[in-house]
Amino acid sequence: MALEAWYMNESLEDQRLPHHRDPKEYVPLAKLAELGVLYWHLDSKNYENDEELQKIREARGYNYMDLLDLCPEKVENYEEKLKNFFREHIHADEEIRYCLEGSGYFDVRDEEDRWVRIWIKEGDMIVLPAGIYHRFTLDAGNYIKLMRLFVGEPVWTAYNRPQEAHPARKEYVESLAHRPVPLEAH
Ligand SMILES: CSCCC(=O)C(=O)O
Ligand SMILES: [Fe+2]
Repeated sequence: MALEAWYMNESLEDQRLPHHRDPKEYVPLAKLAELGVLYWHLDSKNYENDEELQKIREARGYNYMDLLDLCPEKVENYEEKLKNFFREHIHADEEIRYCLEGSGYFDVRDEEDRWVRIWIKEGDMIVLPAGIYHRFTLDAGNYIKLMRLFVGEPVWTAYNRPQEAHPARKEYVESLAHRPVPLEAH
Protein backbone atom coordinates (compact mmCIF):
# COMPACT_ATOMS: atom_id res chain seq x y z
CA MET A 1 0.00 0.00 0.00
CA ALA A 2 1.20 3.47 -0.83
CA LEU A 3 1.67 6.15 1.80
CA GLU A 4 -1.44 6.64 3.94
CA ALA A 5 -2.58 10.07 5.03
CA TRP A 6 -5.87 11.24 6.48
CA TYR A 7 -7.70 14.16 8.03
CA MET A 8 -7.55 14.00 11.81
CA ASN A 9 -10.39 14.15 14.27
CA GLU A 10 -10.31 16.78 17.02
CA SER A 11 -10.10 14.34 19.92
CA LEU A 12 -7.51 15.10 22.62
CA GLU A 13 -6.87 11.42 23.28
CA ASP A 14 -3.37 9.88 23.14
CA GLN A 15 -1.39 11.49 20.29
CA ARG A 16 -0.04 8.02 19.33
CA LEU A 17 -3.50 6.80 18.29
CA PRO A 18 -4.45 7.22 14.60
CA HIS A 19 -7.10 9.91 15.20
CA HIS A 20 -9.15 9.00 12.14
CA ARG A 21 -12.37 10.87 11.50
CA ASP A 22 -15.63 8.88 11.44
CA PRO A 23 -16.08 7.99 8.62
CA LYS A 24 -12.39 7.91 7.64
CA GLU A 25 -11.26 10.69 5.29
CA TYR A 26 -8.11 9.74 3.44
CA VAL A 27 -5.88 12.34 1.78
CA PRO A 28 -4.40 11.34 -1.61
CA LEU A 29 -0.75 11.85 -2.55
CA ALA A 30 -1.83 14.47 -5.10
CA LYS A 31 -3.20 16.59 -2.28
CA LEU A 32 0.05 16.26 -0.35
CA ALA A 33 1.87 17.33 -3.51
CA GLU A 34 -0.31 20.46 -3.65
CA LEU A 35 0.82 21.25 -0.12
CA GLY A 36 4.41 20.91 -1.32
CA VAL A 37 5.06 17.59 0.43
CA LEU A 38 7.27 15.23 -1.59
CA TYR A 39 7.29 11.46 -1.24
CA TRP A 40 9.37 8.46 -2.34
CA HIS A 41 9.30 4.82 -1.35
CA LEU A 42 12.79 3.34 -1.21
CA ASP A 43 14.49 0.09 -0.25
CA SER A 44 15.33 0.85 3.36
CA LYS A 45 17.21 -2.43 3.89
CA ASN A 46 19.69 -1.27 1.27
CA TYR A 47 20.00 2.38 2.32
CA GLU A 48 23.79 2.23 2.42
CA ASN A 49 24.12 1.26 -1.27
CA ASP A 50 20.91 2.58 -2.79
CA GLU A 51 21.37 4.27 -6.18
CA GLU A 52 17.87 5.69 -6.11
CA LEU A 53 18.56 7.43 -2.80
CA GLN A 54 21.89 8.60 -4.18
CA LYS A 55 20.15 10.13 -7.20
CA ILE A 56 17.64 12.00 -5.04
CA ARG A 57 20.43 13.29 -2.82
CA GLU A 58 22.42 14.51 -5.81
CA ALA A 59 19.43 16.06 -7.57
CA ARG A 60 18.32 17.95 -4.44
CA GLY A 61 21.71 18.70 -2.95
CA TYR A 62 21.22 16.64 0.22
CA ASN A 63 24.88 16.29 1.09
CA TYR A 64 24.34 16.03 4.87
CA MET A 65 22.83 12.96 6.50
CA ASP A 66 22.62 11.38 9.92
CA LEU A 67 20.56 8.70 11.66
CA LEU A 68 18.15 9.23 14.51
CA ASP A 69 17.18 6.11 16.41
CA LEU A 70 14.26 7.27 18.54
CA CYS A 71 14.43 5.18 21.68
CA PRO A 72 15.05 6.27 25.29
CA GLU A 73 18.42 4.45 25.48
CA LYS A 74 19.92 6.23 22.48
CA VAL A 75 18.47 9.74 22.66
CA GLU A 76 19.37 12.29 25.29
CA ASN A 77 16.35 14.01 26.83
CA TYR A 78 14.09 11.57 25.00
CA GLU A 79 10.80 12.68 26.59
CA GLU A 80 11.54 16.35 26.15
CA LYS A 81 12.54 15.86 22.51
CA LEU A 82 9.33 13.98 21.75
CA LYS A 83 7.34 16.72 23.45
CA ASN A 84 9.04 19.38 21.30
CA PHE A 85 8.55 17.37 18.11
CA PHE A 86 4.80 17.46 18.79
CA ARG A 87 4.70 21.25 19.25
CA GLU A 88 3.38 22.79 16.04
CA HIS A 89 6.27 24.54 14.28
CA ILE A 90 7.98 25.53 11.04
CA HIS A 91 11.57 25.61 9.82
CA ALA A 92 13.43 28.00 7.55
CA ASP A 93 14.42 24.98 5.41
CA GLU A 94 12.94 21.73 4.18
CA GLU A 95 12.53 18.89 6.66
CA ILE A 96 13.70 15.67 5.01
CA ARG A 97 13.10 12.36 6.75
CA TYR A 98 13.55 8.79 5.55
CA CYS A 99 12.10 5.98 7.68
CA LEU A 100 14.51 3.05 7.94
CA GLU A 101 12.67 1.09 10.64
CA GLY A 102 9.49 1.41 12.68
CA SER A 103 6.87 4.04 11.95
CA GLY A 104 5.44 7.38 13.06
CA TYR A 105 3.12 10.25 12.24
CA PHE A 106 4.04 13.53 10.59
CA ASP A 107 1.08 15.91 10.90
CA VAL A 108 0.94 18.85 8.49
CA ARG A 109 -1.60 21.65 8.17
CA ASP A 110 -3.43 21.93 4.87
CA GLU A 111 -4.35 25.24 3.18
CA GLU A 112 -7.47 25.46 5.35
CA ASP A 113 -5.52 24.78 8.52
CA ARG A 114 -6.82 21.24 8.95
CA TRP A 115 -4.45 18.59 10.33
CA VAL A 116 -3.41 15.94 7.83
CA ARG A 117 -1.78 12.92 9.48
CA ILE A 118 0.90 11.22 7.32
CA TRP A 119 1.83 7.71 8.41
CA ILE A 120 5.49 7.06 7.69
CA LYS A 121 6.70 3.46 7.63
CA GLU A 122 9.83 1.56 6.62
CA GLY A 123 11.03 2.80 3.22
CA ASP A 124 8.99 6.02 3.19
CA MET A 125 10.90 9.20 2.56
CA ILE A 126 9.20 12.59 2.78
CA VAL A 127 10.15 16.20 2.36
CA LEU A 128 8.14 18.87 4.16
CA PRO A 129 8.58 22.28 2.54
CA ALA A 130 10.08 25.19 4.48
CA GLY A 131 7.35 27.17 6.23
CA ILE A 132 4.70 24.44 6.50
CA TYR A 133 3.22 24.04 10.00
CA HIS A 134 3.86 20.50 11.19
CA ARG A 135 4.60 18.22 14.15
CA PHE A 136 5.74 14.65 14.73
CA THR A 137 4.76 11.83 17.06
CA LEU A 138 5.56 8.17 17.44
CA ASP A 139 2.59 5.88 16.79
CA ALA A 140 1.41 2.99 18.97
CA GLY A 141 4.47 0.94 17.85
CA ASN A 142 6.56 3.45 19.81
CA TYR A 143 9.70 3.22 17.71
CA ILE A 144 11.22 4.79 14.60
CA LYS A 145 14.67 4.97 13.06
CA LEU A 146 15.03 7.91 10.72
CA MET A 147 17.59 9.22 8.32
CA ARG A 148 17.75 13.03 8.38
CA LEU A 149 19.00 14.79 5.29
CA PHE A 150 19.91 18.42 4.70
CA VAL A 151 21.45 20.79 2.17
CA GLY A 152 24.74 21.91 3.73
CA GLU A 153 25.27 22.37 7.46
CA PRO A 154 22.06 21.25 9.18
CA VAL A 155 19.88 23.74 11.03
CA TRP A 156 17.22 22.07 13.17
CA THR A 157 15.79 25.26 14.67
CA ALA A 158 12.04 25.00 15.16
CA TYR A 159 9.90 28.15 15.21
CA ASN A 160 6.73 27.45 17.14
CA ARG A 161 3.40 28.69 15.86
CA PRO A 162 2.39 31.50 15.34
CA GLN A 163 5.02 32.50 12.74
CA GLU A 164 3.00 34.46 10.16
CA ALA A 165 5.75 37.08 9.82
CA HIS A 166 8.57 34.56 9.31
CA PRO A 167 9.97 34.85 5.75
CA ALA A 168 9.78 31.06 5.20
CA ARG A 169 6.14 31.07 6.32
CA LYS A 170 5.27 34.01 4.06
CA GLU A 171 6.96 32.37 1.11
CA TYR A 172 5.16 29.09 1.76
CA VAL A 173 1.73 30.74 2.02
CA GLU A 174 2.49 32.62 -1.19
CA SER A 175 3.48 29.38 -2.95
CA LEU A 176 0.11 27.83 -2.01
CA ALA A 177 -1.74 30.78 -3.51
CA HIS A 178 0.07 30.32 -6.81
CA ARG A 179 -0.23 26.58 -7.09
CA PRO A 180 -2.51 25.55 -9.98
CA VAL A 181 -6.11 24.88 -8.92
CA PRO A 182 -6.85 21.14 -9.19
CA LEU A 183 -9.21 20.17 -12.05
CA GLU A 184 -12.07 18.97 -9.86
CA ALA A 185 -12.35 22.43 -8.31
CA HIS A 186 -13.15 24.17 -11.62
C1 LIG B 1 11.71 13.04 14.61
S1 LIG B 1 11.94 14.02 13.22
C2 LIG B 1 10.50 15.05 13.08
C3 LIG B 1 10.36 16.06 14.14
C4 LIG B 1 10.45 17.43 13.61
O1 LIG B 1 9.53 18.02 13.13
C5 LIG B 1 11.74 18.09 13.66
O2 LIG B 1 12.74 17.41 13.93
O3 LIG B 1 11.78 19.27 13.39
FE1 LIG C 1 10.10 19.92 12.25
